[in-house]
Amino acid sequence: MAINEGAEILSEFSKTVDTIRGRLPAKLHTPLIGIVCGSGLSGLAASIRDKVEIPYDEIPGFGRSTVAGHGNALAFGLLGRDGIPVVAMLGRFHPYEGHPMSTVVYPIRTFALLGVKNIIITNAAGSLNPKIPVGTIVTIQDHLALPNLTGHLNPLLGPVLPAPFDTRFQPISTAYSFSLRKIAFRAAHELQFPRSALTEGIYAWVSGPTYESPAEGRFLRNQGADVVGMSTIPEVVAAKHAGMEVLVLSLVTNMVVIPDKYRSAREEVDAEIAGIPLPPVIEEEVTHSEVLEVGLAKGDDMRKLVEKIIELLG
Ligand SMILES: O=P(O)(O)O[C@H]1O[C@H](CO)[C@@H](O)[C@H]1O
Ligand code: HPA
Repeated sequence: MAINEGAEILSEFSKTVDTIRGRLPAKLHTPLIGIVCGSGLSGLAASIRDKVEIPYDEIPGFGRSTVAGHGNALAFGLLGRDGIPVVAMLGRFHPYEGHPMSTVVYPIRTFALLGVKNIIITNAAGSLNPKIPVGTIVTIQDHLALPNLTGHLNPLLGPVLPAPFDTRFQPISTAYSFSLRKIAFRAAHELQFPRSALTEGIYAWVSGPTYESPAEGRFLRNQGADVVGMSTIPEVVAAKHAGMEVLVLSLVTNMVVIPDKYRSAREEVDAEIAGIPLPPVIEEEVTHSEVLEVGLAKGDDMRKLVEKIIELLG
């Protein structure tokens, strides 16, 4: 590995930043807040004013999202009463699409170099906790990242990047900003959301693109996770490494752990032989369309929450 590889990577980013700023009026050159829209949640950017959208394929270094419910542009503009400059990713890159980790986190590093200080990362997630139903928004307080621990998908693998990026051995014990998490709950209170609409919990990151088997869901639940998804954590790690304050909001779109979900083939055959009538069993499978439908139905709550958080931050 060349000794100056990190510096070379940084010079690629300066092309990206120059291209972006070349497309924006001066008042949008330095967004203070970054937003990442999860599956079905690109409506979060709906109330951005004086909006300028830049397609990903016109930005050097950016990939292209191939997932339904993800747009392919950055939206810059002003949000909230005080007109705070923001930038939103209308869709994200997931490792399961085949993107290298450097591409997955490229927009996050670009945000940092543009001046973003606070980032609000959203996603759609499955619930592992029977007490957290579909439609709940979860403020993430910590994570369980099996792909990071096994060493294959940590976004910090590779050369050390020069400043403003942090060291190689990045602590992430404080990655989920406590003050931003408090602001999220204050915002929900001001919006008069019912108490159950926003809760807190732990996100388990899996690589996907398969959804979890029931046993995998129970495994993650037994390890203390509340929701599960296939994104977000690489972005959190890269954002923390770039010095940003991070808030993650997960929208629960489906239940993964459903108690008593297992059918026993042996018991059913025994019952049939004994002539005991059995109740009909409906076997359920989660689909991405269902995930997107919940995003559509509840996306407006998420949008209001994000806007109120930004207002309180300003
Ligand atoms: O995390 P986001 O991008 O919101 O999307 C979630 O929805 C998809 C599965 O339906 C997966 O990509 C999962 O991570
Ligand atoms: N598992 C993983 N990712 C997801 C899910 C799920 O059940 N729902 C939405 N994203």
